[in-house]
Amino acid sequence: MITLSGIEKTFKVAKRATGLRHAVRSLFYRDYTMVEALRDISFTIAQGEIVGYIGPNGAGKSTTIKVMSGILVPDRGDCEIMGYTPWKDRVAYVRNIGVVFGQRSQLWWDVPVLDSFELLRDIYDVPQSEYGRNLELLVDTLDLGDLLQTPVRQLSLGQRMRCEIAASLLHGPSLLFLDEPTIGLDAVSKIAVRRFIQTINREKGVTVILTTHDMSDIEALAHRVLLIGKGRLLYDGNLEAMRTRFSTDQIDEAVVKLYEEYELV
Ligand SMILES: Nc1ncnc2c1ncn2[C@@H]1O[C@H](COP(=O)(O)OP(=O)(O)OP(=O)(O)O)[C@@H](O)[C@H]1O
Repeated sequence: MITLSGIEKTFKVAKRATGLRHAVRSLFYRDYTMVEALRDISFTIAQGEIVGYIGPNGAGKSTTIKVMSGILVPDRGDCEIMGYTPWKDRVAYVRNIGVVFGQRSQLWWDVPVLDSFELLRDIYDVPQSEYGRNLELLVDTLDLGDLLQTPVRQLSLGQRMRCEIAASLLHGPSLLFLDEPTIGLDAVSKIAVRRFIQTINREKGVTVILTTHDMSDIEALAHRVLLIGKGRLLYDGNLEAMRTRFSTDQIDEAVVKLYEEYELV
């Protein structure tokens, strides 16, 4: 379903000058540094998998998700997802994917949740009957009944996250990118979100790529993890193999050992 091969992305970042002399100089001369966010990233993911995409801060996780969702164009490499090149066939491609960035909202802040959902239905051009079926299922399984008429700005973080996840699935995508979907959630909301991810994967066969720093999310959901550090893919395998390799039951500990092995901490 997903094939990435040799994906590279470098950002050119202007250096910030400190001190008056340097600040004045920077008006005329700009110094840049190059940040190699992704270096030769290659992997394949089969339909129906739940894959945990993990790595320390600044490792390149969000950049990969942005490339795979068509938001960013890589400098080099190929990416084929369901027969599309995400950044080339963006309009057709996005009908097949759902994206949730835990730190950003795709809902309109001041209007009731249901109005945002209907706007998304129009944007994705979802037929009314399909929209009705999807909405009913999402309201039921994510327990959104009481939230639909509430403006987004009045929702708690956990309530908003459930609405964000519903919003990403209204058009019935078969691939879901979740970038830190449980960030800041309490235990009850976290478990509700996890159960929902398991349900849509099991019952609808939705493939899920999950980025998180919460190893208990990974343990609960992902059979396979991809570990990225400093833009390179360092590990691709299942959690059991990772535990055995580092002789620990604690997945957090295994991750730290892996980081140490690659001198990432
Ligand atoms: N638009 C951008 N412009 C310049 N540099 C960027 C940009 N986006 C990301 N970077 C840099 O690329 C590197 C990878 O960033 P990315 O956001 O992909 O990391 P991440 O693994 O998602 O990190 P975190 O866990 O902290 O969210 C970082 O060094 C970051 O500063």
